[in-house]
Amino acid sequence: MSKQAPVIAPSILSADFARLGEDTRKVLDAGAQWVHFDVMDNHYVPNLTIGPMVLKALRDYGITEHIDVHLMVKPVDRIVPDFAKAGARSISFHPEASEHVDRTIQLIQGEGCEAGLVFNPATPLSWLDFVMDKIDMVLIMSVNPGFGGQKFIPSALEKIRQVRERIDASGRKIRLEVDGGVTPDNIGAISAAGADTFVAGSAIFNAPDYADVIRRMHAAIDGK
Ligand SMILES: O=C(CO)[C@@H](O)[C@H](O)COP(=O)(O)O
Ligand SMILES: [Fe+2]
Repeated sequence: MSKQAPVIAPSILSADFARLGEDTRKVLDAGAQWVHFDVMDNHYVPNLTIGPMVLKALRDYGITEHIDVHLMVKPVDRIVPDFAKAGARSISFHPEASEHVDRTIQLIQGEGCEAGLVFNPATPLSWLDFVMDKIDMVLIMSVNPGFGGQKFIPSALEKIRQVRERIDASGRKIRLEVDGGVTPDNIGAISAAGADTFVAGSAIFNAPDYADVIRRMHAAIDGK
């Protein structure tokens, strides 16, 4: 199974929180496919962000596109149903933050969402060994989780290549998402390494013209 159709998922961690609905609409209208929703708990990671009520508010505002929830919380399981009910389409979690990884995957899928497993820069890919037949997405962190605006860690490229091989060998339809320090300058190399789903926060929301930066990202993904 080869790569899925490319998706750009702006991380709304870098959006204008005072006008979140409006800014989210704007970035989708500018050509983004998904919304990446970073949930931080000041426990698993040293920052505190947004929860299911904010996701529901975006749905109520009229955002109907795919909302991709990235849980940086510990414990994981008790908050999963709340995000599903609020309108999440995919929910990814860090295996170190779950007591029972297989059970958490089943919980997410049982709630009607796609399940993703997230790998910090130093987390080994062996967590994939017995769940390749179940997961819908692998998310490779190219920064340490907790903050937007950090620099891409180059060793992530080799990790992406290894995950691409494992996905292709599985024969299953599994997305390979990359998160952290993604810019129009490095997204071509990230795509060439095997990623098909690209999270970008500061590179998009700090740009004066969202459509222009998303267009340049898609061109670089296509090797132009
Ligand atoms: O999950 C995280 C950080 O923990 C990310 O989703 C960041 O929010 C991406 O922001 P940039 O690195 O693109 O600014
Ligand atoms: Fe994220």
